[in-house]
Amino acid sequence: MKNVGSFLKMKQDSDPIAMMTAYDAPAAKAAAEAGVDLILVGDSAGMVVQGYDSTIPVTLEDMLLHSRAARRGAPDTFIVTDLPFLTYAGDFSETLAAVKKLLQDAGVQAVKIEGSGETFTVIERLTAAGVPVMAHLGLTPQSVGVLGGYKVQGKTEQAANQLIDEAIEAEKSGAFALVLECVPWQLADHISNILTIPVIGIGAGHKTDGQVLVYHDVVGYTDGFVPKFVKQYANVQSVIKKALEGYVEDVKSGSFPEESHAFTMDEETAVKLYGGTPAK
Ligand SMILES: Nc1nc(=O)c2c([nH]1)NC[C@@H]1CN(c3ccc(C(=O)N[C@@H](CCC(=O)O)C(=O)O)cc3)CN21
Ligand SMILES: CC(C)C(=O)C(=O)O
Ligand SMILES: [Mg+2]
Repeated sequence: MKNVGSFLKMKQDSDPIAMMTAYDAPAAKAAAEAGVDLILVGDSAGMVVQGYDSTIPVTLEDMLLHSRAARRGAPDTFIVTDLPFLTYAGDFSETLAAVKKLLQDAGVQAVKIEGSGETFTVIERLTAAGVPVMAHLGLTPQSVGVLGGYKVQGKTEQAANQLIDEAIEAEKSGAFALVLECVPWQLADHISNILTIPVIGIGAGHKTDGQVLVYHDVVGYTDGFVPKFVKQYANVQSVIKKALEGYVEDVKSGSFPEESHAFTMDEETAVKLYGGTPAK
């Protein structure tokens, strides 16, 4: 299994890091088999599989369920799990209890936490306790209420400079990698160059040390809005829709199930009990 050292070496070797989210066993298995370097059990699960319109309602129990499932699907892949909203903003012993469950019970390797300021203290304390932590700056979806929507961050000179300071502080706090979300590519390029730790971008252009996308966006398993930074490599939603319509049509018309889908008993028993085999 890869480890935090592998990702640092990939950056040093200019070997791009491919990260993808997964929330269940088959997706994690597919991601691992496709060769992703690490899996993110993201709290985007709340939006893409739980039907919420933000990541705010996602709980630790949800993340544990998704993490355990991903772990079973990809037993040999490095997994990082998002700490959900308000599990790292207050009492540190609560944060420790959450991280303990994720690492010991669900068996993931690391956690990701969003934001700056007090978040850096949390990164420091977790790292000191032996927990690999991934930082997340730029558009931090758990702060959607404060940011006033999902908007590109770091566009002005002042905002860009602040983000640079935060990225440096994230590295100093001991984070092993940084996710940069929805920032101008020039700023992401600059931050990737000045940091030693790998910078993994989403909506941050082509110059970061790695990329992350949401599994459902990559395979086109979403209905509706697709962010500008997403590249859809398939349209699984339309395939699924066709399959489901075909099933309903076949049931309604009587063309499913066919004989090949049915179970039978001995001809002799059938004749004795029911007087022969039905015509179909
Ligand atoms: N399916 C999915 N994909 C994601 O990448 C994702 C989630 N869900 N949920 C959690 C967060 C939220 N994310 C989002 C959601 C919306 C935008 C968005 O509306 N972006 C605008 C930019 C608007 C601007 O120009 O400021 C866009 O047009 O892409 C961006 C990131 C990224 N994450
Ligand atoms: C979009 C990525 C970085 C994330 O945090 C998530 O999927 O929850
Ligand atoms: Mg997230």
